[in-house]
Amino acid sequence: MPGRGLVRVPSGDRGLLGCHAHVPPPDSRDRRRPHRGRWSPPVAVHPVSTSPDGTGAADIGNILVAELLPRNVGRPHHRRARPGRAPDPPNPSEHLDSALVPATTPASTGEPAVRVDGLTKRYRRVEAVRGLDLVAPRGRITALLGPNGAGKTTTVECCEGLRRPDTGTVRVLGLDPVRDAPALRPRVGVMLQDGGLPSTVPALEALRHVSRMYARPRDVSELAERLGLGSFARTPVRRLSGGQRQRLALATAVVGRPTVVFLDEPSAGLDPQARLAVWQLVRDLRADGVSVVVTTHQMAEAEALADHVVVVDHGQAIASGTVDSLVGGDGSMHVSVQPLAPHRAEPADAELARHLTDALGRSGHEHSVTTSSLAGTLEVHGPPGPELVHAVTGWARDQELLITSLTTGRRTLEDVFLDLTGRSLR
Ligand SMILES: Nc1ncnc2c1ncn2[C@@H]1O[C@H](COP(=O)(O)OP(=O)(O)OP(=O)(O)O)[C@@H](O)[C@H]1O
Repeated sequence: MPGRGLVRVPSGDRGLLGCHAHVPPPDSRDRRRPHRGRWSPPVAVHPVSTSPDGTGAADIGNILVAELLPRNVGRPHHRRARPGRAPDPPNPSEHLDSALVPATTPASTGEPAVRVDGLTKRYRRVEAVRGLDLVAPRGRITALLGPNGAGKTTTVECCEGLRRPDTGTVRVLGLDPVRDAPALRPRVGVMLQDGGLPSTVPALEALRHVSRMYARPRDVSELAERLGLGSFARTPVRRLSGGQRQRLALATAVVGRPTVVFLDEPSAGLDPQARLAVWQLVRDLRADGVSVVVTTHQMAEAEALADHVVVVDHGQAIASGTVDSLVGGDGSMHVSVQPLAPHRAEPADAELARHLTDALGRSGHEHSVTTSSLAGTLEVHGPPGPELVHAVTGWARDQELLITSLTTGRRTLEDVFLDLTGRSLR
């Protein structure tokens, strides 16, 4: 912002400075950020190193610009079942049989909790799952993360034995979920909504009913208290709200002390308190050695819970790993630019990325630059620091490019998810 002063103004957010400056308005051709009046970009900063006196005061040279922005058992009615979407026949025996099945199975202990290889599943014209591979380690929480229609539920239904794969193999605790259903049933928890529960029976009674099917059920009163079922314990299942059903569904999935639990969007529609209670229960399951497979769209849920994330899109697993490995441990910078001079043609992002990589190389930075799925935005890979920010803003100035957004720091899972799956609405 040549020739303009930086004005510190109080800001409600710690580390946020107001930078009121008459920067040229974004070009009207900007597809991302239509200009409305004067433009006063706030700058968020945080100290790279704090002062030795411990006051937290930082030398201005050590300030890193962090952001610069212009203004289980149940089979009959799986909760995801939709009209016209009945589980595949033939069904193995009903879940009531599970109490008769020994709690131990011959599964080899070296097997992951779930292993899926080359799974395909087609519904008439829709190829819902297309060669999906997946491993869910034992005793860990695995999140299947993907946009609507990605094939998560179909995959999980194949793991639960509710659907037969067209091709590929599915193993749960080393066993085939369809062929070995009787052996697996007492060891696998599936989150139901109201399916399989008598609709006129009060919620707590329904949970007790399910618990009696197991040899060593959890303490129903304790579980009900943990999930806050008390307030609607006497309400018939059919009168429960969506969130209450969700909590009852989770309780029925875990009441039999399963070894593996499949939870399809466990906190969808829950209020924040209930969501935290559900998350805590899921963590406690892990602490007890239970393997949990969760499907979710919620990045916060995956970040809060998952030891292992599998990103599913278009019926395939397109990325997997820990949250840290997916977001990249050492940080990155995103910078969005647009030509300052209106007459200048907008350069292609790939050209800009090459150009910035070269410019950074000349100034001693080894960072690589790639394009991002967001038009006009470049991603600078590697640890960000004040010198790098300086080099990037200097490059933009020399190129007569206006930086419309600059963020440094750890990417979020949402950034990674959107980069992998795109930003367009399905
Ligand atoms: N019974 C069915 N008949 C026809 N198509 C189906 C059926 N079930 C699912 N599909 C289709 O298969 C694809 C994958 O659906 P699936 O429910 O597995 O995805 P998902 O990732 O769980 O989606 P969401 O997050 O929206 O629940 C979608 O295109 C969906 O419309």
